[in-house]
Amino acid sequence: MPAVLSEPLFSPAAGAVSSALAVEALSLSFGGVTALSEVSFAVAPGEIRAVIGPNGAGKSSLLNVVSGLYRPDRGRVWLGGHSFASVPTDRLATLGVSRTFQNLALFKGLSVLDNVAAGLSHRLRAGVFAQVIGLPAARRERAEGYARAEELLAFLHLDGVRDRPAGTLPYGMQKRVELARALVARPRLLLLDEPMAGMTLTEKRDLSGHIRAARDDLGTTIVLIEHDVGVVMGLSDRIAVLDYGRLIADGTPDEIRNDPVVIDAYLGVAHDLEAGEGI
Ligand SMILES: Nc1ncnc2c1ncn2[C@@H]1O[C@H](COP(=O)(O)OP(=O)(O)OP(=O)(O)O)[C@@H](O)[C@H]1O
Repeated sequence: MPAVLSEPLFSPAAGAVSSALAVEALSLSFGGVTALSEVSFAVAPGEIRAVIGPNGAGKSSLLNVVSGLYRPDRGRVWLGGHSFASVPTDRLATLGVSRTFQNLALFKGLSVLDNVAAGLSHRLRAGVFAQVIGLPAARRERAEGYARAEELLAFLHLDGVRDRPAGTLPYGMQKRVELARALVARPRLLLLDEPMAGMTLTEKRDLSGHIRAARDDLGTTIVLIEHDVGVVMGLSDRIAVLDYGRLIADGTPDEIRNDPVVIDAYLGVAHDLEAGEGI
């Protein structure tokens, strides 16, 4: 079981304790390949933070370390004031963290409502047996869960399709159902792995609006990996840029857009980006 330190044994990255998320000197390699090298940055509560970088830069590795799927070789992850050498995946929900994956992971044959309610399954206090035989406490818990799922459906304008099998919806809407499922437990921190991949421009605009609403109306801090720089520039408060596993920049969209190191490593010539604020 990884140690949870309530008081730091060393000087943490600036603001780590009060951050929604901070990573401190994270390093990770696979054999001879360096995926992350001394990566440190902090995400303030209520921020929308993008992590960008070329293919193989270490974005997924970072998300996997933060959500406990990978254990870093060195460094620490700070979540809600607790610091971890290795994040305990089984406690993510308790720590107020939720994540989505790049590939759709819905129960395609189940209704949209059931899919969203499934985002609360870890919270059921009554055991599976009590759920199955329908004891009163289990029934009440289930009803509360479904009421919350309905609220989320209304919030994300999915109430019109609540009874449809999730697999029959257009792709963009399925991604919105995933967002609803990730939000139903009201996480403090939501990690999104390439949420817009494979979407049309209209679908990207829609999902950007819903992500922004989650931050504005539910107060969720959001960290997303995204390849579409236009989406990132329009949606994020701050952007962290990785290249070959190193953090090469961390700033506002304007700062990133004009950073010569970022332009060199990732963005290409500066004027390519000038239209990149649309979404
Ligand atoms: N499980 C793994 N086993 C071996 N090497 C890995 C593993 N995961 C990542 N890597 C390597 O670590 C480096 C960083 O990969 P990572 O997937 O984190 O980058 P990325 O920025 O997410 O790339 P992409 O944009 O293509 O998804 C790459 O060289 C990759 O090949």
